[in-house]
Amino acid sequence: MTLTRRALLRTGGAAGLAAATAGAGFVLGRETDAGGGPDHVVAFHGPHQAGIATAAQDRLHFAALDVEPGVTRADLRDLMARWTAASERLTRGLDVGAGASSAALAPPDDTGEAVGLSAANLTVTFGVGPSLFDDRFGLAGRRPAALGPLPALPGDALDRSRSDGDLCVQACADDPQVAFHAVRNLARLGRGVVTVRWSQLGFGRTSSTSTAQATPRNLMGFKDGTANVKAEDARAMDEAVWVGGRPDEPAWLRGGSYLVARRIRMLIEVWDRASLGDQEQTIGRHKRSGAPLGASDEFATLRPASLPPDSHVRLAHPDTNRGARLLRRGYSFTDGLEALGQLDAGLFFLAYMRDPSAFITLQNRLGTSDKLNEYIKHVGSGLWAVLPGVRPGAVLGSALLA
Ligand SMILES: C=CC1=C(C)c2cc3[nH]c(cc4nc(cc5[nH]c(cc1n2)c(C)c5CCC(=O)O)C(CCC(=O)O)=C4C)c(C)c3C=C
Ligand SMILES: [Fe+2]
Repeated sequence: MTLTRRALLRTGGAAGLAAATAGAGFVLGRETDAGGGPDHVVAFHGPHQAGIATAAQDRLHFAALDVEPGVTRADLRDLMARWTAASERLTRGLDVGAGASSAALAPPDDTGEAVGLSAANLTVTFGVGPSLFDDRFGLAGRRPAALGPLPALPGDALDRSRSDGDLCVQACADDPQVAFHAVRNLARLGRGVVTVRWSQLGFGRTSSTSTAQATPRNLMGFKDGTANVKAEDARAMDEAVWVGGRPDEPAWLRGGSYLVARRIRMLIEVWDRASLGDQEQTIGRHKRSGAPLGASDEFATLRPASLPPDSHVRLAHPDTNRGARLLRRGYSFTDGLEALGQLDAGLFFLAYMRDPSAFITLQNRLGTSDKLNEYIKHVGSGLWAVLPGVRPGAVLGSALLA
């Protein structure tokens, strides 16, 4: 039996916990392989952080955070220790610290809205932004050459209040309240050290990261993620996603990755007036099947030269971009209506890569020539180095912050 929040409730809180764990065969949150198991727990520990190669869940809560004035590198190390311990518990379906009923005369350690919910395959993934390597923490000498602010890119219409951040945390789960709860409690643990700069909720994954997953659809109604880098392709993961041992790759980041986030608004009212033929010519794939234009199987080999020159997949294909590949892990979002009464909805594009130059190469091409630009607007942006994973007992980011 695995003790999730629900099981803990059934067994009657702390007393039940002691009784239950005393019995043979009981474990606190059985850890499973990348896809999560019957108990909906994705392993937190490992050479890479979970939430990259692990199967993409359905919901997202993403936050970018800034470090408060006066904070020291030692304070950051303490925060990472608190975040590591809390994340390890949250991903097993347990409350933070002593829980949601920890003390009658003080605010409880945990905010409580996930009590009774399963771990829901929660993953929490942490990154550090270029601004963390300024003169505040003595980290300038450790900044990887690849971790600068993203250059201005064609088509940028960026809102700076929805861009960048010293740190980021990506929480993904199959229950929106579990993802929300994770970020809320991590931000709470960081009070006095960090503040949330901006955040984004996402519903509905827009890519598959495993061959075992069906390809989902984005808000334009197209299958998205068909040609994604998948976790089963170990060679592609090593070549295109994980930071390795090249001389320009710092040791503290080995086993980590880089994350680009782009809040991309879809001009949905315009898209909805385009004919099916126009929509398919824009993407370069058929809408219903997801197959390349002219084919009927979603996974048929895509021949870029046979597609319209300004179609999205032709321009995004590795053959058009000196082999550049990304692991896409984005989510659909909606935040109601914008000032002019149009839907504020689209794709919260998240992509992991071994080198940010892969995204820069792609977006320079797409931003200049993609027919999809008639229907989208990049309004938020960020780049972070995503820390390597940790062994049990170790603290995330300790090699960087030592
Ligand atoms: C800079 C990288 C990319 C951005 C930004 C981007 C935005 C974006 N994409 C879609 C919809 C689809 N994209 C598809 C494929 C695809 N997209 C990128 C990169 C970016 N997309 C790549 C590398 C690829 C794969 C190309 C290939 O190798 O064939 C597809 C087709 C299905 C699939 O393979 O995933 C769709 C659909 C939207 C709507 C969007 C911005 C809102
Ligand atoms: Fe795309």
